[in-house]
Amino acid sequence: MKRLKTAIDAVVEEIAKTDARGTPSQAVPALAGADTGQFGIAVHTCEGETVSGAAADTPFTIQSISKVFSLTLALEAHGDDVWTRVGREPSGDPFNSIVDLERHEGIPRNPFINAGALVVIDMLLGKNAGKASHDSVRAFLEARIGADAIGIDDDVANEEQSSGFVNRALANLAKSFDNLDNEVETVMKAYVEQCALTLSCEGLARAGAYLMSDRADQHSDSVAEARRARRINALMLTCGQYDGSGEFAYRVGLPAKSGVGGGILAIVPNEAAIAVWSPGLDDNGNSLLGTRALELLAEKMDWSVFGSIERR
Ligand SMILES: NC(=O)CC[C@H](N)C(=O)O
Repeated sequence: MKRLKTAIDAVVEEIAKTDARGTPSQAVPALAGADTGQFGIAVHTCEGETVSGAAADTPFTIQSISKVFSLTLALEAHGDDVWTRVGREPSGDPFNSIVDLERHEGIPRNPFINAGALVVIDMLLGKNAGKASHDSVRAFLEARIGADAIGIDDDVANEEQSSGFVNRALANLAKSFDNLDNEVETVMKAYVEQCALTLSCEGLARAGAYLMSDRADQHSDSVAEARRARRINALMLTCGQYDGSGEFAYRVGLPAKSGVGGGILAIVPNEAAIAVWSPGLDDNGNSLLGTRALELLAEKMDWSVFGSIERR
């Protein structure tokens, strides 16, 4: 634990000295003016401890990180049937790209691009819109970290609801190919609300702990759950940072999922769940400093899904 705390402190120090800070998401006015000097980091270990640094308790909208939680719920509810409606391949396109959806006749390339998340949410809503999916994602998070650790940013939700023309276009195109059961507006509402849920780094690291699939974690005690976590990690590694997934795997070497709010959840299987946050984004919409912090931390802790250097 001491090594982890020392590593986190060193990362915080290096990040504070970094000049390049990226640009906040310009798509949502409530995010556009965010201070790119903000940075937080928290690590939840398989021993059940949370070690953190800088603004680790500042809440931010989880945005596309919510796609990991809705996919988990969809896999729990529908098993492999999920894969009849959404693919498992990196898209090589921006997160809100529409071209590929037409080429693949309404089947999104993966569950972490917007088109894929909209179809996953449609599955969660079920035929004839039952429970709103952000309720399910929220309940899923509450069961893990308690209701007090979760909020919703109404400004972000309202702005994305009124300006979500591309997301509506994606949902309409999926529907035209018969890959959306519910009304576009019903799916949109659930989508923007799950994106606008707020967590701090400390909350996010604890919420993602089930993906470590460590038996010591009370939420991962079944083999089915551990197997599911492994597969979600595979998708996070290949598709979690959109068109930056290859570069991220090369630099950081861990499965991770980003959101345009500046958060990233990364998993070290059997060891830790890491959450970082800084609102400045790179060209692919991934947190610039968040990525850098993960790269530094992984190197200091010798964490990589591609093997260890120290123990060789
Ligand atoms: N990459 C993201 O976090 C995208 C989520 C954002 N709410 C959108 O739909 O555009």
